Amino acid sequence: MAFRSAVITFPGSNCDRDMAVALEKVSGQPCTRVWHGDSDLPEGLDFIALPGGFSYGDYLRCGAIASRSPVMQAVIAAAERGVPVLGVCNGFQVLTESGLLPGALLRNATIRFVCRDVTLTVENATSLFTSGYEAGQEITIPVAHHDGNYFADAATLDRLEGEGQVAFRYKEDINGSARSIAGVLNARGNVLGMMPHPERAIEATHGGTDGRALFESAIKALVGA
Ligand SMILES: NC(=O)CC[C@H](N)C(=O)O
Repeated sequence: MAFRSAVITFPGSNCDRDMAVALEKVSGQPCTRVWHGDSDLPEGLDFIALPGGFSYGDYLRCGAIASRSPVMQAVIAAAERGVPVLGVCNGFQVLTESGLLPGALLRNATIRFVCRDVTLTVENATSLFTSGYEAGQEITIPVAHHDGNYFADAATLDRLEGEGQVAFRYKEDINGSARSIAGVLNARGNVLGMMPHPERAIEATHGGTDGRALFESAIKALVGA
């Protein structure tokens, strides 16, 4: 069955091509590229990805200006209809700035850009993005960011943990994130934001393939194995 995915490109995105290639390699189907200034998305999308990068040069706050792009109205409407939306790194920042996910991404506690492989623990292995992993599984995925320090108030953090909305945690503290949170789901489970880059870990030449199961999970959930 067809898997219709789209990747949004903002001015300053730099992982949009990698994300499209990952979706195409894992699904075997073409991925549509959508410009931020478009008001409409292609009809009948199964999956929308907001990529990493430095949209609008990270001015104001990372993801803040991109979240006001014309296309984001269509992305928000699609998410509200239940279409899966994945935001990676700058894409995660756009999701929190859009209100599609709770919390905010603050400057790393070290005040340094962190660019390295990190070990994550899979906290929720039942979502459409994570069903290909085991709960508690440790996976290695690269990070590259300066504003990855996840913040939310204590009540929100308790709710996220209680409702299984924490998808991934860092095994060690790399950026000061509250409760070591690396990836968050919305309450409905169709929106995932994460700072690590699964699209940079889908084939052996990347140095690891632990990101592949995320795309496989979503494709399997949406169109079958
Ligand atoms: N790789 C990325 O998407 C980086 C996001 C953002 N520019 C930051 O540094 O936090």
